[in-house]
Order: sequence, then C-alpha cells, then structure tokens
Amino acid sequence: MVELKNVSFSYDGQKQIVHDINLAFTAGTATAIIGQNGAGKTTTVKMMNHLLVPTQGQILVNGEDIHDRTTAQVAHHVGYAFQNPDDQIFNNSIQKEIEFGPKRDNLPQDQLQKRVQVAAKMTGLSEHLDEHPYNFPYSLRKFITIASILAMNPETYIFDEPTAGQDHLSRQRLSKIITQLVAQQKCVIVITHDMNFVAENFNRVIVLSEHQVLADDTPQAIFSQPKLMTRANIEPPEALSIARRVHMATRPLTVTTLVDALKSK
Ligand SMILES: Nc1ncnc2c1ncn2[C@@H]1O[C@H](COP(=O)(O)OP(=O)(O)OP(=O)(O)O)[C@@H](O)[C@H]1O
Repeated sequence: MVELKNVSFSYDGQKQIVHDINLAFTAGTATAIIGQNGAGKTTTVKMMNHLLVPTQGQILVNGEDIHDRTTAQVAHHVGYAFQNPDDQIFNNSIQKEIEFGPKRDNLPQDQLQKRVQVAAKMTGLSEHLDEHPYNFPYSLRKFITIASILAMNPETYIFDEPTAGQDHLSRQRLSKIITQLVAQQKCVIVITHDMNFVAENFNRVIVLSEHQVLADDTPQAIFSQPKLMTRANIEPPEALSIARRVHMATRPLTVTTLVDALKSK
C-alpha cells in the first residue's frame, strides 16, 4: 500500500536525516516504528503522506509515485495523526474537527454523519462532539486527531506517538482501534516509545537508528537482540526484563505470556 524506495531526506540540504530507506507496508498489517529521539521516525512517516517530500528516492502509494500529488490528495489514502495534536486541530468543536476532511470531499450529509459517528465511537468522543477540543487534556486531544483520520477512511493510518501520556483505558482504546483497522484490512503504522504497547499490539517492528533502518522483524526477534537494543537505545518490554532477571528459560514479551510461563513452572 505504501512503499519507500531508496528514500533520503535532508531539511537543510546538507545533513541527511533519513538515509536510503527501503520499506513496504501492506494491507491488514500493524507495524510499530521505534527508535531513539531524533532517529528520523516522524520525518520518515511525514514523507508517506506528502507532508515532506523526499530529497531522493520514491514514495509509492497503492503502486503510484506521489511526488506530483498534493498532500490533500495523498491524505485520501494515507492519513497521518500528528505527534503534537495542536499542530493538527484548528476547529472550535470536536464535531467540526472530525468532519472537516470528509466534508471537504462533499460527502452526502447522511454518509458524513455516519463517518463522524463511527470515528467518534471508536475514539470515545461520542458524548463530546459539541465541545471545544481544548476542553480536553493533551492526551485526549490525540484521540480527536485520530478520529479525524478515521473519518477520512483512508487505506493507511499513521499514528505518531499516540501512546504518549495515555492512561490504561486510553491505551486499551488504542489497541482496539488498531485491531479493528487491521480486521478491516487497513494498513496501520504507529510510532511509539512504549515497548509494552509494541509487544502487545504489533507483529512487525521497524527500528530506526541514526537515520537508517537498523532492523525490521517480529517483536520476538527484535527484543531478543540485546546489542541491537543498546545500539538503538531501546528498553525491552517489562515482562522480558523480569523474565531475564529471574533467569527464566522462556522469553515472554507481555504480562499475559509471563504469567502463563510462571504458572506452567
Ligand atoms: N523542521 C525541521 N527542521 C530542521 N530539522 C528538523 C526538523 N524537524 C526535525 N528535525 C531534526 O531531524 C531529526 C529527526 O527528527 P524526527 O522528528 O524525524 O525524529 P524522531 O525519531 O521522530 O524523534 P522523536 O522520537 O523525538 O519524535 C532531529 O535531529 C530533528 O531535530
């Protein structure tokens, strides 16, 4: 659905922030992109919906090069929820914010309202549609930006650090959104620093380090490589740290698999 071919990017024309990246993302998958601050994660995903244009290489969306498309055109296919929700939100009600994208496409009123209702329900905002986005704390404003993307109904969804500052319920809500989208054969890409969330929700993990792809594999494969983790400055999921500390033979990544392993001892 989205493919990056030999993609490089520089903000100032000198320092390469992303260097020669090759990646492909397909329908019905959820991928986590991880890596230390400044590794180039946000820069990479912003190129996928044309917020940034590669200095070298090609981005293909549904097989077509997007270099001469507008961001609005690409947003029909690749939705990006910003790292900072305040860079995205500009309407004075949640309803207006969510309906902005599909309304611009002149969607018939009944379909428009259906889109808003579905997106609001998935993000827990149904009871708050008339409220001002800034009545909500930062962490919940992230759900407003996610709802705006859901209402556009693209094929690919990119969520940039949706887990930042989220409580347990909100993390569960995010997990459910990802599961639902994958079940609908959508392509989901999530940037996160929360390794417990990665272990619980993804079967593919891309590690960016020093502006390149350091690894692209399953969570089991990624988290079983201490040298890789150190190089990318990544802490393992807590379940794995505990298992290592008590010298377990197995390598559980989630609390559920850790408990199962302890019970079977
Ligand atoms: N608009 C910009 N102009 C110049 N440099 C930028 C700009 N945006 C980001 N950078 C630099 O590019 C590098 C990569 O930034 P990017 O936001 O892509 O990293 P990241 O992996 O998403 O980091 P984080 O986890 O902190 O969000 C950083 O050194 C950052 O300072």
